[in-house]
Amino acid sequence: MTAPDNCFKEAERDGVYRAIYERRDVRSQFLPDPIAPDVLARLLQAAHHAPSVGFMQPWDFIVIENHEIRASILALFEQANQAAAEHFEGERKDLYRSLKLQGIVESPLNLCITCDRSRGGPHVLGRNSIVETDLFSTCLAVQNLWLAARAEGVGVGWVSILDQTQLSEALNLPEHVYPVAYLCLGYVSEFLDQPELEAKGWRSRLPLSELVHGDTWGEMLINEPLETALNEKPTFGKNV
Ligand SMILES: Cc1cc2c(cc1C)N(C[C@H](O)[C@H](O)[C@H](O)COP(=O)(O)O)c1[nH]c(=O)[nH]c(=O)c1N2
Repeated sequence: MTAPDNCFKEAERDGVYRAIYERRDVRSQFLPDPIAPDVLARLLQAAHHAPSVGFMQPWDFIVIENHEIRASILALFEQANQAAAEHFEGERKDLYRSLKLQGIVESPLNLCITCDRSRGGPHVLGRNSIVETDLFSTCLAVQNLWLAARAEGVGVGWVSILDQTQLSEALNLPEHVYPVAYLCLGYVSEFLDQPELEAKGWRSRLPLSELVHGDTWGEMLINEPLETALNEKPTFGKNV
């Protein structure tokens, strides 16, 4: 089948897939160089153009440059991370402890993307049955920013090893505002070829063909051409 007229040109398509495959969660490779305001504005615009339930646009963006606030968030991380390590034992615990899981003070900028759960009033189109759709929408804003950042050569790291109540207090969030993503942003020495957790032996990418089901959960896919295609490596980016 030929591609429709409204599809992207090949180089443009490659660019989209390249951003997807070469986006990385960054924590160890941050450089201190500041992100220029026009670049940061483009990233925030990309986030603001994410889809959202009922066009709710529930996000706000807290740009955190203040060193004292960042030091206090790092202290929250250290506390939560120590507790998290206790869930593992033996070699797994040692490996967990050796992982670097944040770049809060090394990165030049932190950004908290929040979800205002009251935005748009009590009846947001599309949100009456599944109330979490506001949170899902905010996650899409995060991903838009993450992909745009990769295209700009800016690394992003998501830090979720934080107590949500303490984080909300540290950032002065009102009751109805949920801190969805605490992110570290900055230029990087390199983007790794594969997820850092994979490189460090924590966990590998699962085979996609095992995750695609036919008709209902757990059923084999009976579409053989699709199954064959799923087993092929992606043909854009670094294929990892
Ligand atoms: C919701 C959520 C929360 C977190 C993450 C991601 C997401 C989506 N990730 C990053 C995560 O470890 C990473 O995405 C995977 O390991 C895959 O690697 P790449 O993102 O492909 O490089 C992450 N990484 C980290 O070092 N500390 C963290 O607290 C978190 N938290």
